[in-house]
Order: sequence, then C-alpha cells, then structure tokens
Amino acid sequence: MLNKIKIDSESRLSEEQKIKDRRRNVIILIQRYLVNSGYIDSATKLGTESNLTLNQYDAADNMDLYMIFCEFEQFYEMKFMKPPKLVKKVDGQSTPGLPRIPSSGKSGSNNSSNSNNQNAAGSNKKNAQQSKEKDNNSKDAKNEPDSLEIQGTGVQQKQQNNEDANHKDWFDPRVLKGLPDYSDVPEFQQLAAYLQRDICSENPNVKFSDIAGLDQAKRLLKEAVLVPLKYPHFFQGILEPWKGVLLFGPPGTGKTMLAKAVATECRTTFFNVQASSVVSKWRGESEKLIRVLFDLARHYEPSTIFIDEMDSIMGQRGSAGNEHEGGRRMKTELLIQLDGLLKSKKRVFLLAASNLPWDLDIAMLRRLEKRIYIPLPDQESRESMIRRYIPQEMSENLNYPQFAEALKNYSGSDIKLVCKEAAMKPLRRLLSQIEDIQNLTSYDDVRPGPVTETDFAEAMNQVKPSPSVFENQYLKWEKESGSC
Ligand SMILES: Nc1ncnc2c1ncn2[C@@H]1O[C@H](COP(=O)(O)OP(=O)(O)OP(=O)(O)O)[C@@H](O)[C@H]1O
Repeated sequence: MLNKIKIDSESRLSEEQKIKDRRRNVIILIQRYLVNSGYIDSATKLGTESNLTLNQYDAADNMDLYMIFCEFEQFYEMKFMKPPKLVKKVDGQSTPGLPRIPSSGKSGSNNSSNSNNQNAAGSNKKNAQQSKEKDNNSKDAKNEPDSLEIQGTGVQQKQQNNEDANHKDWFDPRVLKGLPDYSDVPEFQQLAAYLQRDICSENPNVKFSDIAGLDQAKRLLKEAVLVPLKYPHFFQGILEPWKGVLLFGPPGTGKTMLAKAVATECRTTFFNVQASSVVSKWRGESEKLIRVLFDLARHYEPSTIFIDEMDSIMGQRGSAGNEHEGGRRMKTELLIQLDGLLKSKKRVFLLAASNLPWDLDIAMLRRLEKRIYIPLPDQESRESMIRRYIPQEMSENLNYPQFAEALKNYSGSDIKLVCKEAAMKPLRRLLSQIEDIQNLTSYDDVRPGPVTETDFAEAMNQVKPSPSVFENQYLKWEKESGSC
C-alpha cells in the first residue's frame, strides 16, 4: 500500500515537473525570438516579469519558435488538409479574461525605444522575419474567421466575437479532441467512429431567422439551450436548463430545421439521429450505439442530440406483444441515458421529434420535460415562405397574400415544393426556346422570365398538401400532454 502511494506521488511530481519545464521553455523560446527579431526591450521586460532570463537558459541549437510554428503548420496541413488557424481577429473591445494591450501611448513609446536599441544585425533579421510573417498573415487572413479552439471551451466568448462570422469551420476544432478512449472495448471504438462519421454532423448552418413563424418554439429552444450556455450562472438549482424537449406535429413543418438552428446558433456539437435507420442498421447492437452516442455527446459537450421519428424506437413498451428483445434493450438504455442526462451537469441537450406523439412510451414522455406542438404554418408564415422562395424580383406581380391564403393546410415542405414547381415553369419555357435557337454562342445573357400568377396557380394544382388527418388529434394531445 505504502509502495503504491509512493509511486503515485512520484509520478505526480514528475508530471508537475514536466509542466513547469514546458512553461519555462515557452518563455525562453519567446525571449530568444524577441531578441533575434530586435525586440530587445520587450525581451528584457519579459525576463524581469517571469524571473527567467537568457543568462539562465537559452534556446537549444537549431531550435527557434518560428521553426516550431512552421513545423506545426506542416503537420496540421498534412493531417487535416488545411492550414491551422493560430490567431483570430478581435474587435478591440475587452475580451473576458484577457487584459488588452493598449494600442497607443505606452506601446508607442515602447516601439520608439525599441528602435533605439536595435542593432544592425537584429534589425536586418527583424525585417526578414517580418516579411515572412506578413506572407503568413495574409495567407491566414484569407482563411478567417475562426481561431484554433480546442474542446469548445470558449463557446460563449466565440458567440460574442463571431456572431456574424461565417461558421464554416467551427466544428472541426472540437473534433480535434479525438474520440474518447475505448482501447479496452474495441467494439465501442468502432461504434464511436461510425457515430462521429455519420451522425455527428458538421455545422448544419440553419439560423432561427431562416425558419418562418414558430416563434414560441424558437423562444423556448433559445431559453433551453442558448441562454443557459451564455449565462450559466443564472441557471442553477430549480432553474437548471431543460435537458429534454419533444417537438411534435405533422411532417414537414420545420422540426428538423429547429434542431439544426439550435445546433448552429448555440454552437453545440450536433448529433443527428434518424431513429428508424439506426434501428435497422444496428439491429441487436442499437443499445450499445445509444450508450456510445451519449458518451460522445458528453465528450464533445456542449452537444445537441436530435432523434427524429422518436416514436419508431420509443413506442409504448410491451404494447406490441411481439416486440423485439433488442428493441426492448435499446429503449431501456435510452431511458437510462436520459436519466443520467437529467441528473448530470454536462451540457448535453436531447431534442426528439415525432409525428405520432400519442404512440410514445409514457416513461419517455416523462423525461422529455417540454413538449412543443409544431403546427402547419399560419397565413403570415406561408406568405414569408413564398416570398423567400420566389422573391419579388423573380416574379411578375404575384399576389403573395392571396396565394398564402390558398396554401392553407400545406406544410412548409409542401410550400417549398409548390414554389419549386412554379419556378420551374419559366425555366422550362426558356429551355424549349433555347432548343429552337440555332447558333446560340453564349448563355450568359439568357435568363428565365418571371414566375406568373398562372404558373403559381398551376403549381398549386399539381402539388397537393400531404394529408394531415391528425390535426384534431394533435390539438387534443397538446391539450392533454403538451407542455410549453
Ligand atoms: N417553418 C418553416 N420555415 C421555412 N422552411 C420550412 C419550414 N417548415 C418546413 N420548411 C421547409 O420544409 C423542409 C422540411 O422541413 P423539416 O425537415 O424541418 O420538417 P420536419 O418537421 O422535420 O419533417 P418530418 O417530421 O417529416 O421529419 C425544410 O427543409 C424547409 O425547406
């Protein structure tokens, strides 16, 4: 026993020593870089402030910071097929936790004293370094906007700084963290790799503002995920954020879009699970898959798990006498995982969607704390969808309110189909004219004509609304079991 304590203590000390050495090395390498670049004052100040000077230690032969950066860039590019983002633009305002360096006054005088102290050799080297850095910076600037951020720790900070930034690369840095260690269970490793590849999606790039209407659902989802991530200290005790939300309603009304908007705007890692395909693909293994799914979501927190068609895996237990044993085990595992989620402090959020909420298992329903009805779009939402898909400049005086009224009972995805069909009509007319024109050398100035009222009316006749026989049933269920 004593021996074990001694070994543990020695290994802890050795780990601590390694960390100290690493920090010392970083300071020394920075000082050497500053001196070589002619920033003598800054190097001296750093030496004084850190109590570490180049008289005590110096960079080893053939070792300098610039070279380390180059090698890191090469390694990263080889591994991820793109250059790393090492620095990011800031807005010049204060950033939480980081003291800002004044941009004038003191630093200006530093610069001038710097120049006094520079020797010729240092100055030459500095110019060479600066031009090399300029090349690199301009290369970086093209690849803006995100910084290299590992583990998604600065979620709130990134939200403030990059609200309008292009979200293209936001997901990759978190994945840099690698998969959890399943070396003792290779089977789980395989499942984790599958989940990461096929289910853990890149930035879905849907904003709440892309979704027409559904204001109450948007408000609630923001309250459940976005606000607690931004202001975690308000959401303690009884105000713990919601962990499980059910979106129910007819098909094609924007449930998946809402889930994607949550993931995009809250910058959470997004796991998009199509329940029926998981069950058929992983028959017999699906309970393990559920376990690894929640493991991964915790690992890459903050995360959103979206399970579509929840009723296909969480139908009432035992109701179908011939229920598959594997299916039963999977349901149980899902309930266990949800219990864990509700108790844990990890920022993992489950969003489930169902067209048949009355078929859901009661135990499951109890764990989905909020149940929100996503109805067919109202007049205003229908009009805004038509305007988005066929904007005024594409149409010939379309009477938008009138067509929105005529599309009552159409879902969002039905409306999209109608608009697509209507927009195809002028294109078809154009294509048939092009076929008749001999010797057409350039298509550059050839454009389809506007969408006319007749085009739209014909498209409406062609695309019928998907039958929504359950509308009354949804309302009844919302009255009895909804919660928002
Ligand atoms: N409220 C909406 N605003 C804008 N577009 C919408 C809206 N609702 C639906 N759509 C359009 O319909 C398509 C399908 O929507 P979505 O996949 O979110 O529906 P869903 O409710 O998840 O359907 P299902 O229940 O069949 O999975 C979207 O890609 C979008 O183009």
